[in-house]
Amino acid sequence: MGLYINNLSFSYGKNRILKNISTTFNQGEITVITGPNGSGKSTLVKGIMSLIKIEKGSIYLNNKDIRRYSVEEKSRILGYVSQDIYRDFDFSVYEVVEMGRYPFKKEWNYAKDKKAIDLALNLTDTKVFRDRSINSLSGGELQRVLLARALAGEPKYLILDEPASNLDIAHNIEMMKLLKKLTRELGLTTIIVLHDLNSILHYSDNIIMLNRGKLELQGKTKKLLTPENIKNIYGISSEIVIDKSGRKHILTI
Ligand SMILES: Nc1ncnc2c1ncn2[C@@H]1O[C@H](COP(=O)(O)OP(=O)(O)OP(=O)(O)O)[C@@H](O)[C@H]1O
Repeated sequence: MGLYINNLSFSYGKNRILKNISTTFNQGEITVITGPNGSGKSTLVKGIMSLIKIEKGSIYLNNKDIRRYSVEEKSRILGYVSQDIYRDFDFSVYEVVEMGRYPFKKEWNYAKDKKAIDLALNLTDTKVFRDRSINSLSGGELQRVLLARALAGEPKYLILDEPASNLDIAHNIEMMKLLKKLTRELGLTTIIVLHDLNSILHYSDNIIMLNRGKLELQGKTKKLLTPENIKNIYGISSEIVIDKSGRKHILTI
């Protein structure tokens, strides 16, 4: 079982975007992929989702090379929330979340499918607009619907590319708490591309820090998210402050 990457490299034309990346993602834990703009985070996630052709190296999912999976086989295991959102068709929210059940279409089971869809709508607080067109939703509402679609497929691995970029503060906190709860309770392997240092500090277990396509740091978030490392990668000064309840926060200066 598990997801691991061995010596992965990838280029767009002559531009080498990912350089010899090797890492492992742990079950029951949240691993955040972070780093400056253009450092290769989305490309790495696209590699895991087989949306780009691996040039060198391998990705193993449950001890099997990801290239040996069929699309359907893989979509039963991996839940993906991407940054690319297509709103070409006028689907309702319910229909979009229902699409999360497509990997199971060969054994269509109305009661089971409905239960998974309803649970996903409830967890993401999107039931109120289940009959609305996705074209009528705000960016933040749509992000929650896309999480609902991924959850409806009951994935073992949850892969999210900046899932909270359009969320207000309350929904941001709610989403991160929900992801942590699901990761722990369902034993998911969760991978999130995320920029916000405090969200990373508060909700992730592990961190992978990319810089210009290279894996600069990887390991436990609490150990690695230090002002020294932040300075090295982003070139900005920061300090850790502790609030009245004893919780740590990163203050950028
Ligand atoms: N389709 C493409 N063709 C050519 N270059 C691309 C393509 N997609 C991405 N790139 C380039 O690859 C590099 C890495 O892009 P990627 O989207 O992985 O970065 P990122 O770390 O996710 O950035 P951000 O934080 O801005 O979302 C960037 O320099 C980007 O311009």
